[in-house]
Amino acid sequence: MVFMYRLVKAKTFRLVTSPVPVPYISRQICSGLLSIRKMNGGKDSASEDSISGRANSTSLWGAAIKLRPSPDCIDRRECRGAVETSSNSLGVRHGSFGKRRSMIDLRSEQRSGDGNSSKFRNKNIPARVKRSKSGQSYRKPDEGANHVAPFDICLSGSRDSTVLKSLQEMEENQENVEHPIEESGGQGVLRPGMVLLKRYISLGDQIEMVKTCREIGLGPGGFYRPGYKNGAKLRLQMMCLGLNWDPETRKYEDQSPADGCKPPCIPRKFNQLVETAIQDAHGLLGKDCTLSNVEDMLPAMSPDICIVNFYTTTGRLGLHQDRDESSESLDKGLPVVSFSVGDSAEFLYGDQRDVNKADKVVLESGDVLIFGGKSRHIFHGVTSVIPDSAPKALIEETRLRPGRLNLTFRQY
Ligand SMILES: O=C(O)CCC(=O)C(=O)O
Ligand SMILES: [Fe+2]
Repeated sequence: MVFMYRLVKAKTFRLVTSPVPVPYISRQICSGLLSIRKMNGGKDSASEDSISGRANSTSLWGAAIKLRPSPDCIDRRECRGAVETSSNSLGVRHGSFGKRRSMIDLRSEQRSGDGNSSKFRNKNIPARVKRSKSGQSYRKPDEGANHVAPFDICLSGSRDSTVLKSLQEMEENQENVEHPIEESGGQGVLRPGMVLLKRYISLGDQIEMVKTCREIGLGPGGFYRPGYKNGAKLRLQMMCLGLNWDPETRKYEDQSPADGCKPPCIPRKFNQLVETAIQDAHGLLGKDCTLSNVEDMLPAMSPDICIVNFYTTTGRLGLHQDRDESSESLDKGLPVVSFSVGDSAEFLYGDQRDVNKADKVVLESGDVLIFGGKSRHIFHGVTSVIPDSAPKALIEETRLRPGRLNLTFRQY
């Protein structure tokens, strides 16, 4: 209110053009980090009230309109606690998640860059999250807080469309397109309750997934580099959908520690793909005649959490257990479902936190790994990302940075 009052009282304002992307502006608006630069006798004098945005000069009322919570934030408030997101509200096109297609074209072209700054927001900012009457959370701006733009999982700049074949052509040219899952190598039941579906996600769906994660990741509650309690930073960028998981507290919350915004919702099509993958895993398990009920081995679940990690080529994740979900979920052995997109990674898993005793599997772009039931508490981690191993067509279509995108779905 005070801010709006100042807006109305001020005589002239100018919106300052900013090079940061619009989703970042939404994030800033959501975070309450608004500033209006007041014109003073033709000279700009920076003040605590300034709006910086990509918009060019506009009227006071234009500025006031910008002060409303972004549509993303409104959706987030409305879908809080639910797993249905409005992909339309995000302006995101979705393809047909759920098709089983093979994508084995390996990328040979070296991509550059190892990510932008990771000093993103977070722990320098005292948690002064407030809630408006409408229930929308926002963070009160703190003077001197070091805010940087969210991490962009894709490289900027336009791609050369003449180099690209149409997506249809690319898929037609792949080997093993539409092969049944049971025929491809390296997959199957890795141990009781742990199933690997190789190249399960179609190239088209991988592309849509990258684009969707990129778009959401640039907005409120988007990608940031989290830290542990001891101050060390994780070697990845993270964004949480549905509920936020904070590695520092090891708790789930309904707001991101990075910017105080509610976590974005999980796109419905992601959840559909998770459910289809679990059904197909049951299909594999069902081939074992000794199993009377595959759900005993691998229970079904409806995800309400998705942790999206992006590893640059130097990224990794130490051996750990996923055990911060509810005791009910853990006791039932509700599975973690993991999607890999981009560069391949070496994934370790075992019964102990000991890399020497762990088994290893390479997770490639399009692979889905499911671990539940007796494997729900396995130690697991990522030891390395294999450079230049992502499907070339995926990189050409999305300009995904060198590295790996991983989405893990859980039910709290
Ligand atoms: O990146 C992966 O494959 C694993 C990620 C993971 O274990 C986690 O987010 O808890
Ligand atoms: Fe994990």
